[in-house]
Amino acid sequence: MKIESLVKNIDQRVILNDINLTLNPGEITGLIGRNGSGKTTFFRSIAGHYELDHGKIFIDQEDIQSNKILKQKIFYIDEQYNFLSNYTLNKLLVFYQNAYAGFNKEKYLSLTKKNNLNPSFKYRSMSKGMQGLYKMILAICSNAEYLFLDEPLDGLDLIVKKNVLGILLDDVSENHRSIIISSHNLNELESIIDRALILKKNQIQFDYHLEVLRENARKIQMVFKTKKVPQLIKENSRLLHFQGRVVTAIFEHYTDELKKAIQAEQPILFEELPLTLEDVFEVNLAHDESNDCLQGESV
Ligand SMILES: Nc1ncnc2c1ncn2[C@@H]1O[C@H](COP(=O)(O)OP(=O)(O)OP(=O)(O)O)[C@@H](O)[C@H]1O
Repeated sequence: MKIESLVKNIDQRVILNDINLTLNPGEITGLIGRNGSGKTTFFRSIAGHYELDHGKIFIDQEDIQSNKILKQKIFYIDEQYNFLSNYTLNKLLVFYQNAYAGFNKEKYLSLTKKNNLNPSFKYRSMSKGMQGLYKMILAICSNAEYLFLDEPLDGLDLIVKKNVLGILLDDVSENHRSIIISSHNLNELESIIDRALILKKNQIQFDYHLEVLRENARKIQMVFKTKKVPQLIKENSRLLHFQGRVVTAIFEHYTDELKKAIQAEQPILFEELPLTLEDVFEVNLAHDESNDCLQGESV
């Protein structure tokens, strides 16, 4: 899927501005952004729930606006506005089979049975955990190429979470779908995603491939003789914490040369710490204003 120059305004306010993105098959992508940054608007725009103010979305080089059949390649359930509540699982199966030509009924029946989801259950009478599990089963069984999952693990207990993730990851290993998951729980995302998109100021401002990030980036805690952070550190890192003389910084493009240059500043303490997705999120978003002087490179 290729998203080109997507703009979405709501009530004359720009919510998404000039989003350009390619989503690759077989890739699990995390969509990360602060509350109100536009994650749900992004999903709704792609899924065709909103008209775009500008831009185009292509699947296999075809514009999805001009070929509505392509919508079957996208699975998205709007958490706020959906029709699931009043129906039994039996009825929902019929709806989804009609909506997705490639719906895998056999798998659906096997997964619902395995998870004790009785066809006569009404969706709204199920617990949050059962609903979460059911939505994941629908997503996988739709056989859509693009699954947009808005906070799929939100409010689920540990056991259900594991179960929901298990269903997703089993599917990923068998099929070559592109999956985008939004979540506020970065620890949860970290273990499953290949790529992280950070939505900020109406745009995708950072696009990290986690493998590249793990290979090239380092989180380092340093103490220098004076309170002043050396210019070299400011120019090459983003400051995570700064307390007294203890500086914790993230270097996105860490090299042996850079290490030597830092050590030439003769830090009293120099220690590599494990880098988490939460650190990357915090350094890019939480300390937005205070950290401007230490901004590194963006995409
Ligand atoms: N239907 C609407 N009418 C007016 N404003 C809206 C509407 N939908 C979204 N917005 C505004 O657009 C912005 C982005 O909202 P959106 O729900 O997409 O963010 P989000 O990143 O999904 O937030 P959260 O993480 O809190 O779920 C917010 O400022 C929100 O108030």
